[in-house]
Amino acid sequence: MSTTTVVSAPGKVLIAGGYLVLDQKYTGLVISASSRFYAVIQDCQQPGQAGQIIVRSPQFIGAEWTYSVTIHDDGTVDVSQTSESKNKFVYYALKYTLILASERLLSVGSARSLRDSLQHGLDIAAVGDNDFYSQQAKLRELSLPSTVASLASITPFCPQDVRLDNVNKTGMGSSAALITSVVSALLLRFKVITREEFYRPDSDARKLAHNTAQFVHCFAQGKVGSGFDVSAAVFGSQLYMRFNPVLLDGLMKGGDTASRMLPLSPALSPGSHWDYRTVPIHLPPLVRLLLADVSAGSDTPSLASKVLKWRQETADEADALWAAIDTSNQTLATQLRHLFDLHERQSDLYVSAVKRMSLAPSSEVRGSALFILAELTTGGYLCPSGLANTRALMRQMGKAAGDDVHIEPDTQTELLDASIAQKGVICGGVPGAGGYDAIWLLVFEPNNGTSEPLSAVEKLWEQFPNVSPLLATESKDGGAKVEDIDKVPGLRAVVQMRR
Ligand SMILES: Nc1ncnc2c1ncn2[C@@H]1O[C@H](COP(=O)(O)OP(=O)(O)O)[C@@H](O)[C@H]1O
Ligand SMILES: C[C@@](O)(CCOP(=O)(O)OP(=O)(O)O)CC(=O)O
Repeated sequence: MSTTTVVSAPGKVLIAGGYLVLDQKYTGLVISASSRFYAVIQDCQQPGQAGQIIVRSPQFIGAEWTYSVTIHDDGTVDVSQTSESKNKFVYYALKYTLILASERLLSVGSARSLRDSLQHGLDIAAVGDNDFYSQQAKLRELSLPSTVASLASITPFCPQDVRLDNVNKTGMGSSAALITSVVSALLLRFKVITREEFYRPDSDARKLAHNTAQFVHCFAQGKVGSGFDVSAAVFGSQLYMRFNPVLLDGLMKGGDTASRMLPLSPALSPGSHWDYRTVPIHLPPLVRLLLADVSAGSDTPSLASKVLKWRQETADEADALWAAIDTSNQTLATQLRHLFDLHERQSDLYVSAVKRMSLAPSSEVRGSALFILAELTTGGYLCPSGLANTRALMRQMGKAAGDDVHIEPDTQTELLDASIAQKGVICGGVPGAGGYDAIWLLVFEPNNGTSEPLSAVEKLWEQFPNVSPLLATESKDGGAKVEDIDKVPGLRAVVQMRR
């Protein structure tokens, strides 16, 4: 029986540093979510499939794409899409990982191994945890209340009765997690990297997967973004400083024609030209990340180009505002670290303080309890009021950038203020670029999933139409990882599903 290669990669929430993270001077604070994307690679079951790759997303209607791979004697590789239906993200992930693999394997004298890996053809299933797509319609269909418990009870990798193009995404970064899982699984399958190397967070193998996924993601999107989503999918929660976008110029410029494309290996191999920085970070113990899917039904237009235009036109004003936002963002990161350290040093004290705080009315949380906790740490206290400050500054930036730049729209302000006023809620905001699609909160969770703050927030959100929690918490397992298909509930079943 042939082996199955499975790699998962987490979704993300940028809780601080939206827009600023596009500039190498600033960092973004990104939390990886427990919700993951899975790439499952097996040999094709039918005979006569040599050189064929089929990619399927069984959660969706009509989501199947086929490719034909030709490996020439000189090691060059052609990948052509043979299905009528196209998926750029999948196509470029396959194509550029195959080209890179061929270059790498050729250079170490094992050119045959790529052909060998494709001798039966490959079947790749790409599936995302339910959180990547809004489950509000599903919950209504099952007459279930909008709670974390309901979400935990529905079928994993729940089939969606729509085509992929029409699905309601939740903003967790499906394309970055998809590309990261597919690229990493292929590199492992083709033996360009080993499981042991990939396991290590700082290995060249993991960095190669990261660099390749960054390039593929940029190429598929047709632009070089900050890359925080791919970095979080590969390395887990972190403070992220972007790479210099110039380093991808050569590869981006060539367009999708093999003859104009530079060799990939020198550009994508780890080295000092990849000047991104990642500093791992974790939410403190007993602090839960809680996300809302705000399915307002409107597409959030891209705000980034407007914000960047404003920044260019009003350099001094913008610089001052960005510096203030950054100070506030760094303070949040420092506070999280202090609380983490406090737990390490004085865990009994920490646990009892969190218990008290999770029951305290929020004004008290803001006014005293957190203060006491933070007094015990060295860096003073700023978490909730600091975040309120960040929110105000981000709103100010939106207003300055234009009447239609709704980074924290009024409806979201109302939802956030009401949420943060609940017992035990520490702070919150609109993730990433802002807009109408989601909010994040940090709440105390003294008893692992059964805490009062969570149910209070769930009750509150019931009063807001189209607002429901997501299941995700922070990823306990860091970034991308190799999985056993039978240890992930529902994974084998969804992979075997044909629709
Ligand atoms: N399950 C899936 N299977 C295959 N491709 C997917 C899947 N989910 C998402 N994608 C790809 O990712 C694209 C969505 O990317 P994007 O609009 O950047 O959203 P996001 O913010 O979730 O990353 C889709 O158009 C599709 O090409
Ligand atoms: C503006 C940004 O800094 C943040 C965008 O964050 P989102 O979380 O909204 O990202 P998408 O998944 O691409 O929609 C752009 C960037 O960093 O690339």
